[in-house]
Amino acid sequence: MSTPATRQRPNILITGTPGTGKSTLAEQLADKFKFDFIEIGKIVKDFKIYTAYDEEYQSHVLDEEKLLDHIEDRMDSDSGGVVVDYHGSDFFPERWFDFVIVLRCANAILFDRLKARGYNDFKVRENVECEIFGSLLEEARDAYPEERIHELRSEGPTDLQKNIEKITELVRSWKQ
Ligand SMILES: Nc1ncnc2c1ncn2[C@@H]1O[C@H](COP(=O)(O)OP(=O)(O)O)[C@@H](O)[C@H]1O
Repeated sequence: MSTPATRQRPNILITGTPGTGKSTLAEQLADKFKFDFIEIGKIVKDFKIYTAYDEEYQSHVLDEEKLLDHIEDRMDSDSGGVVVDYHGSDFFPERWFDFVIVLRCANAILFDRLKARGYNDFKVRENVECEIFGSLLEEARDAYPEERIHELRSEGPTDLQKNIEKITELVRSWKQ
């Protein structure tokens, strides 16, 4: 079983409302640090790790237990060095993550990104409301110690660069 005390490299969770830029950031971080990138949404689809399809949300309902079983060996490895991207955080074991990055985005920008993705009106509204209420930040705060959580703005290219720099600094100074 791996914990922050036993890990050789940090594990990073990138969370936030769909459309805030998680996979964009996670992919670049994994590339820069030569970490493994675990894109939960893709794994769920590729390995059919869901219980049903929700017509209204136009998305699959995640089978959380099955997903945890699927990634457990990698996440519990003391080599660490994993970037995980998911719009949820509280069902993962707390010990798995050294940094929990919560991306935030202005409503109008998020609205445009989700529309461009072809989401229906219901799904756009649900997600924009989720962002307005700060639901993913609250979820992270309920599940992880405050010092592991970093709330970062993700609205434009400058933010992306700043966020990469900020996380690079966190990774560099980890355990020092
Ligand atoms: N910092 C950013 N500045 C501008 N556009 C961004 C930024 N981050 C993400 N995007 C764009 O927003 C959209 C959603 O990003 P994505 O990474 O797929 O979000 P998520 O993984 O959170 O659903 C994509 O079109 C992406 O190119």
